[in-house]
Amino acid sequence: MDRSWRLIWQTLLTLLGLTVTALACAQPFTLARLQPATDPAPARLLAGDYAQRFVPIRGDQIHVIDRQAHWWRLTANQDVAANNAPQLVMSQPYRKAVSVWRPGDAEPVRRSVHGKAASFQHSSRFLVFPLDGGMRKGEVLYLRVAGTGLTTSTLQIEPLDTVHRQDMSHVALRSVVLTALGVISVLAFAFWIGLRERGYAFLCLTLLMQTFNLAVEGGEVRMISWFSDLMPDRRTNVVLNTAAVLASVRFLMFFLDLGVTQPRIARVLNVCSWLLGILLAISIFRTWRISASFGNVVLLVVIGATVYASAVAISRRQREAYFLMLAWTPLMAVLIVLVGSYQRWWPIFAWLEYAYPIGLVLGGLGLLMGLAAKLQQLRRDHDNAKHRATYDRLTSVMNRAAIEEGLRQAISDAHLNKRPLTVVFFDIDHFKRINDEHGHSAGDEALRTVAERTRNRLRATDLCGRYGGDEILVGLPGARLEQGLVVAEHLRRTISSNPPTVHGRMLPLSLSVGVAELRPGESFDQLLERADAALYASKAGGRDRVTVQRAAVGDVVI
Ligand SMILES: Nc1nc2c(ncn2[C@@H]2O[C@H](COP(=O)(O)OP(=O)(O)OP(=O)(O)O)[C@@H](O)[C@H]2O)c(=O)[nH]1
Repeated sequence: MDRSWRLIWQTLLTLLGLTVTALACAQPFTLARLQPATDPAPARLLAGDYAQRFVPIRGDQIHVIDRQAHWWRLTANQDVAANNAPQLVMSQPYRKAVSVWRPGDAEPVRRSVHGKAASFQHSSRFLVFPLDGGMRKGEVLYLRVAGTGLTTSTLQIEPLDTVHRQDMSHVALRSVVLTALGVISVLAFAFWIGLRERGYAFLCLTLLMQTFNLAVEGGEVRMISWFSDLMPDRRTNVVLNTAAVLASVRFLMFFLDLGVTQPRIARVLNVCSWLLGILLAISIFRTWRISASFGNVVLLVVIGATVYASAVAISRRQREAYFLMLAWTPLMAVLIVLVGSYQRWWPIFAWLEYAYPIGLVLGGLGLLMGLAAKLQQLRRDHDNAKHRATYDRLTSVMNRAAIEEGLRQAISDAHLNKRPLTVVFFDIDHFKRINDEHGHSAGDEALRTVAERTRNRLRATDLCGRYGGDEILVGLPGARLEQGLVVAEHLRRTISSNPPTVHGRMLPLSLSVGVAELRPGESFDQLLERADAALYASKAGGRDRVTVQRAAVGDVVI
């Protein structure tokens, strides 16, 4: 058993060795790095003074770990033919200023994404150096890499056609992603204007800042003359990132309703918001090295508080937290892979360059949908609350406050438009007896039936509400006294001739009704007083009847 394992192991190692050798041979150049890192005069370096100090490195990657200038030497392993217009291409060039020297050149070719050395012949994805005349095996190039871009760049030698094709794909993809982010930001802005919900404004700001940051870092802003001076330097970076984090903190607090659901976390995030606000205000004018570190510390607290708040919200089954998880999880996963790549825990995967902005687009969309769902829920809650505040729970007609308010409004409209209005006010006769003899639930059922039949008899513009225990008040805008009398008589007859059946037993019900028409200049209270007097007259006259109030109070005509 032992022997066979050893055999397998040896075979694997041999295969690995062969692959590494094959890859090494396939690589058209080898790289060496000047160590210890110094920045000598190029003339001396080109003259070969430092030849012994270049230490070979494996692979084709240039990894910058500090902010000082570093030198690399590239040696061709094979002839590079001149006929395909070969180009030396450096990926992830953001914030790097690179000069390429060929022995014998008086001046290097300088390239950077931004500034004077920017080349507009190519997209901002690569720095491209033409290798005119190709390279012969053993020929060397020297690269001086300066700047603050602490990312790993890969070097390749590609024909010009391939570089152009990659440029086109890069521009197409970035355009789609940045446009999508811009569109989602504009949508969020439009929702904010339309719905006046500040959550949309915070989301819009977060996405705008992130989009702008991406375009500054990725180099797209160099195409817009207004912003062409805007370099991804420390100040721009701190300002844009701080603004983005501040907006996203405010958005999260709104989205998860932390002020109400988790006040302690809300307090922590409020303090963070203040700190970020102060940092932002100062950074607009000036930044120090500590500015970014300070921002990062606050950011860590914000991330910790947000993760905690989201976990609590999920454990409480708060619906928005699921949207948050859905929106941010892919983005967080990409960030982790990115950080791992920068830390060289694993290789820099090509797709990573686009994964973050695409993750941002999906995250933005997810949050927009989450916000829409949250607002829909808020609206539903609001409608329910309004319904509860307006309608009587037992009978489903308006409650006293709502019918009063509705009638006051209808009366003022009637006066304004010189239109008639009549009220019908009724009370169930001997309702106490119904309760006593048939039980309270039968009484409830009787009340429900009377209210339902009343509502069914009315037009959509009429008003109907429960004014007291067994009193119902009806407003008929546009109706004269005669029309009101017809409605009242119809209601009275429907109830007395067709009493409701509750729990299999017929309830002998009748109504005493009062009807009054609005007089010029009359108030709600005066009109109701006259209708009440008519109702009282019906009771006094023996119940189960309608009384019409034509003259002043006390002057009742039956
Ligand atoms: N079942 C039920 N009864 C109610 C409700 N609200 C009030 N009541 C009862 O309705 C009765 C109202 O009685 P009144 O209108 O004062 O007197 P009445 O027995 O109807 O006699 P008259 O009005 O003089 O014909 C009282 O017994 C209340 O307890 C309710 O929501 N459900």
